[in-house]
Amino acid sequence: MEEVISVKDLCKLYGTKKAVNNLSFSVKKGEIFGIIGPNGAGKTTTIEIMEGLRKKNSGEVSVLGLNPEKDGKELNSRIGVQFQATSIQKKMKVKEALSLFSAIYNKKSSSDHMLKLLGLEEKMDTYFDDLSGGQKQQLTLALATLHQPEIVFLDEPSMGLDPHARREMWNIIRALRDEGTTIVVTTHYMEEAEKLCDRVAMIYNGELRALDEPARLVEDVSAHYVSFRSPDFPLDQLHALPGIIKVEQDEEVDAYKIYTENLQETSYHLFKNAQEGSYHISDFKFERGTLDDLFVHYLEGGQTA
Ligand SMILES: Nc1ncnc2c1ncn2[C@@H]1O[C@H](COP(=O)(O)OP(=O)(O)OP(=O)(O)O)[C@@H](O)[C@H]1O
Repeated sequence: MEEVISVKDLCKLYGTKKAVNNLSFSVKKGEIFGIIGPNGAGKTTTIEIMEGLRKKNSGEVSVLGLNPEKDGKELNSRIGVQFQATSIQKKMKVKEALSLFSAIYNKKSSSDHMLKLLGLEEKMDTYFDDLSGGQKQQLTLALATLHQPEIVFLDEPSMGLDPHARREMWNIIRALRDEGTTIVVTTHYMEEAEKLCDRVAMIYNGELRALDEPARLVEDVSAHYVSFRSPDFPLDQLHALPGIIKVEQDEEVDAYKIYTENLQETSYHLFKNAQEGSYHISDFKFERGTLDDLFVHYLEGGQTA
């Protein structure tokens, strides 16, 4: 698939602090590419360098074949950047914001389709301040995409939204992707990365820790486990089960999570031991790992991609 963004050995220093450290990745045309990581990982710095809003110290960044530091004018007409809702005046009506941004982009508004998609048509005369949190985010997304950009950059697009509004936002972003737009999105919600993104780059301390499709990342660390409750299963026997990687215990509720290389074999021996020792097991479940588990795994392990 065609590559629309290439980042190679990117470094950014603030004073002596390395906010981005030798970061390399590429983004393919038409994908939703997530940049994930905890607070302070370097997500915003990275996205702002790609947008041409911040200067790098070293490395190479190419966006649509352009250099964001030198080709800002052409780049701005081909990319969309979602501004923070706080940058819009409270007493500006939806239609005024739309016509202002249309004028900035020098395009007769091609917004009808987008407004329909966003359900903002009935809100044209509403003041920005009177929109709900979800509608405000939707409007900033509409403003970022008025000029039908080839790539849209979204920095924490569902920050502060309730689960319903967040899902609506995901649907809109997916619809944009399905129309051929490439989306680069930062998030620290692992669920968002897992459900929304086609591929994710996980960064920590400015360094790349993992890069792949979310499902493959989760597969790779074999972050699979079984959970159950037992008031009397001996802990030393749990640790001795074949294939066991890690045992987590919540003593207050007699709950266990056991991580294993082989779910089936470990579970077989768990039940066999329970039968032989007359131990009691309830609420047994096979669980699939999530990006949250992966996150902890990488941060604890400190592996690099
Ligand atoms: N203008 C600045 N001057 C000095 N340090 C900065 C500046 N901007 C960011 N930093 C620092 O650089 C590091 C990376 O910040 P950045 O905002 O890129 O991270 P982030 O992953 O987007 O974090 P968050 O999720 O909290 O927004 C942090 O340690 C931050 O404190």
